[in-house]
Amino acid sequence: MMNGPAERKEEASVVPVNSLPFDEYVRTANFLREKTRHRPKIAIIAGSGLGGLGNALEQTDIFDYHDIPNFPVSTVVGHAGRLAFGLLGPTQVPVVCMQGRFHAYEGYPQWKITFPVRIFKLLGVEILIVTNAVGGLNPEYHVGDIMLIKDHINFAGFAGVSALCGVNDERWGPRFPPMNDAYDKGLRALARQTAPECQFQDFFHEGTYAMVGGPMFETCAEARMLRSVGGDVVGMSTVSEVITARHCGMKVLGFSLITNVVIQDETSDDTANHQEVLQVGIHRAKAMQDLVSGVVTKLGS
Ligand SMILES: O=P(O)(O)O[C@@H]1C[C@H](O)[C@@H](CO)O1
Ligand SMILES: Nc1nc2[nH]cnc2c(=O)[nH]1
Repeated sequence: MMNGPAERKEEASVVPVNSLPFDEYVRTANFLREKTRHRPKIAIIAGSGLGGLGNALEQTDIFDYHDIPNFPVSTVVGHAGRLAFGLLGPTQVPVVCMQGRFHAYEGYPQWKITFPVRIFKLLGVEILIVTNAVGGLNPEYHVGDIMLIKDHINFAGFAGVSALCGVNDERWGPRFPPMNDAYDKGLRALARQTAPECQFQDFFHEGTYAMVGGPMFETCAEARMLRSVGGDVVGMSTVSEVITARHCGMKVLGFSLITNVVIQDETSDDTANHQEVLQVGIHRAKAMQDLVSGVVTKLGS
């Protein structure tokens, strides 16, 4: 029998692992709305070494994550831990930019990692642009290249780790959201159009982001496996943010900066390291900034 008293009791005893109460999200959003003059429809999450995007904004209102109620704080080098509201590009489009994101390997539960995305939703954001640093798996990708994210493989999700686990609050979105259209076709077309305008055609790709938990980089066998199942790049973030954004009806665009080539051969003497990731980020920060700014300008006009 469906929904008898025993089943209902079990349902009611499920502990939601995906939330603070809705009202706490509202409290955080109200705090920010009262303190910034900007009303952005576009949010940007800047990945490792890519937070410079936030510094390119004008007329900024900046919040340290420590000072925002309920916000997690950044613990990773290369993630400044600031939320910047301001105007981007020649046409001064209002945006909000996270200079630093949260990762599962920092010890944060999924709902905390994705907390800011729901705050953006409450603030009226309609488009989320995610950027990240990744290791290249596709042999045609080189250090410094940029990949437009076409799709992702959510290895954590396969293991039942998702920001959407727990009781579903329909005010955010449906219990079973589709993900076949996670990365918006129209926005990707706009990005493909923008890349050559920024003279990026020679180091611009479109491919699939494989998400693993980190913080350790891949073994050679893991790297070969990720490549063989269709991963073009591998990273430790982003996917939960994208799923949360899609769940609550935002469109998503994503860019990956290839900061290292993932070693797939045990005879290699090279190793991956975070310093290299940050260095390439600094080197290519301007390119990523121009690309994001170019897309945002088109969206704002
Ligand atoms: O926040 P992102 O995904 O850009 O950071 C990447 C993945 C790890 O956090 C770190 C490894 O160097 O860079
Ligand atoms: N998992 C993973 N994440 C990265 N972020 C930047 N480089 C890498 C990498 O090689 N592997």
